[in-house]
Amino acid sequence: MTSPFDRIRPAAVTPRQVTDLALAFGLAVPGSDATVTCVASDNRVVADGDLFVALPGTRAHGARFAADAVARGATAVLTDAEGAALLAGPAGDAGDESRAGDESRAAPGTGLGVPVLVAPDPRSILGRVAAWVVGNPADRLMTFGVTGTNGKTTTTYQLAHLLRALGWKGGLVGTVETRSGDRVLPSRLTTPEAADLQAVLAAMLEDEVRTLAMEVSSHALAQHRADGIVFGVAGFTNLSQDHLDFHGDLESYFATKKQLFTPAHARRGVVTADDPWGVRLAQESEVPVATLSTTGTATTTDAADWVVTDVAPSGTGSAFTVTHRDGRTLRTSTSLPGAYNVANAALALVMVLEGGADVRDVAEALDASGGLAATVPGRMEVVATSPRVVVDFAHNTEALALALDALRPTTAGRLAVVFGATGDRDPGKRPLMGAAAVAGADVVYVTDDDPHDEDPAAVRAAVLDGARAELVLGDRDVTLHEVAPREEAIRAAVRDAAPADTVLVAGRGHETIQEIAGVDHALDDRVEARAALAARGDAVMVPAQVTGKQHERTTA
Ligand SMILES: CC(=O)N[C@H]1[C@@H](OP(=O)(O)OP(=O)(O)OC[C@H]2O[C@@H](n3ccc(=O)[nH]c3=O)[C@H](O)[C@@H]2O)O[C@H](CO)[C@@H](O)[C@@H]1O[C@H](C)C(=O)N[C@@H](C)C(=O)N[C@H](CCC(=O)O)C(=O)O
Ligand SMILES: Nc1ncnc2c1ncn2[C@@H]1O[C@H](COP(=O)(O)OP(=O)(O)OP(=O)(O)O)[C@@H](O)[C@H]1O
Repeated sequence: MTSPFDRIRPAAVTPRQVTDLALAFGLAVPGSDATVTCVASDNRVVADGDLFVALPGTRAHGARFAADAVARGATAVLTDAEGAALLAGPAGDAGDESRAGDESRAAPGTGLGVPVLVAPDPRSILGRVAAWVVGNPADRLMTFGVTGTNGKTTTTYQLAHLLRALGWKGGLVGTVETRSGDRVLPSRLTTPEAADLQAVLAAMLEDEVRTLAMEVSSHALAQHRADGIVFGVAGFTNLSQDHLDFHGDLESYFATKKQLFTPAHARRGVVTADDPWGVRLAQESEVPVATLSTTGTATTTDAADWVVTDVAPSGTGSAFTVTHRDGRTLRTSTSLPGAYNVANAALALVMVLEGGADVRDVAEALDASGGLAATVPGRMEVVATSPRVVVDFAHNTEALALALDALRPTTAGRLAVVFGATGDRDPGKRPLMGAAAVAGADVVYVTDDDPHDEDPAAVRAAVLDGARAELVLGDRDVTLHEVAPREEAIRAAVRDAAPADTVLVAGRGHETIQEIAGVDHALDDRVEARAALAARGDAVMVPAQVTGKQHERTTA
């Protein structure tokens, strides 16, 4: 059983002098012979020899936890003026602003018993500091970073699959899990905090990992979490409205994503130019980029460096051809359904080719490994083939519509969907999701997602409003059910499905915790679906994937 504060860290790192660290980053030298071997920005993960970086936050200042960090073995602290003032106050937490004073000087004696470095904005140097302490591990890895609104996780798994097929031991960092060779840890964030990230990269070198496939979220770019890595190849999937609570507007969201395509973050890039944001990113990128067109849109296809053509059904997914304007070409397939999964697979493929891999080697590796055949936890994850039951992370209107579209061509019988909307977030999307479900499925089960602090019945009612409106407008024969709790809805959908039907359980993907009124409940759609399938007695199931986040079924 893992705890949220477990982390993958290097076993042996050469100690670095705190004095050298101060000199390297232009900070006041503390007059101490202390050394550090790794960095932590949360006291709960501190181990012996760590530099504890005390950051200001929205809920607390990290300096409040410095004493505990030292008790756990931290040998130095880096903080800002506010943190230094907190440390200099009575009992180490007085917060006397007047003592923060000159930011370029080391903090006065704090009673912590370890040197305290002070920087004006420690978050902005944390990535580079953490990298420096553990020996800049990213410089010794072949690194691929993926950003975009949708498709980061899937593309990253396809990258990892292809790199492994090429014979390179790989590491992976993203929403679902972090992998260093055989070590796997469930993720809390899509892109970890800089200190945790650099610790993982250093561990990867110890595990003889050669390549890194990593998701880079917009939050991470805004908060400098990926500083200290210059990706060999950065990739862009797409951009649509999301996270505006954090970024303010779409333009700022785009500007943040664009930072990945600057020399501080990447040497070169591959940009999927299927949407106008991709076209613009290719024009405004500060590093050389190759463009990729996957949808055959005339405006982008003519101008793109790489083009996807000849998409055809293949098994559960699609076969497709990728061709460069210089004539290099390769035909392969992805086992994941839907046009957007061709885009994700093609991006992964082109990133590896732009990273310098030979097209013949890649073709050979793909032939030997069944194409871009990564299975991605909770992304179009097939739990059973008869009836077909698929668990997907689609949790907004666009993704839900695309997921249903993707499954329709390979569904011989009826297509059912089980989904809900999240409480406390974006109420505007609830009726839209209801309408998208009725427009795309034949049987719709409206249920709960994460209600958070809202009344789940009220959230379902808003979804049902949109679903009923679409029922009236549309001319298809759709059956609409409201079933709660979610486990019961999954049970009903699986029980009522005919062998040729498909049941899409959408919205929670790999997640294993459902939050209701501040209480976490164990809930894994895959585990619930398996139990319901077993109860039927006639289902053809697919063996469970082992992922770090799965748990035993605890609900009735
Ligand atoms: C907006 C945002 O990103 N906030 C992150 C930020 O929180 P914060 O500034 O409020 O920090 P805080 O809780 O006040 O704590 C301040 C400092 O004290 C430390 N601390 C705090 C408590 C304690 O007991 N001990 C301790 O040392 C914290 O580690 C932190 O360094 O720093 C925290 C510590 O690392 C993060 O957990 C937190 O992520 C929150 C939970 C979050 O939900 N982030 C999401 C929005 C996010 O980053 N998402 C993207 C993916 C988006 C996508 O879907 O594409 C991601 O990369 O995951
Ligand atoms: N290229 C794409 N375009 C549009 N939708 C996509 C694309 N790839 C995946 N999706 C949809 O988005 C959902 C999330 O996919 P994935 O986890 O790969 O993206 P992500 O960028 O990592 O998202 P998140 O940050 O929310 O984890 C999938 O379950 C699927 O429904």
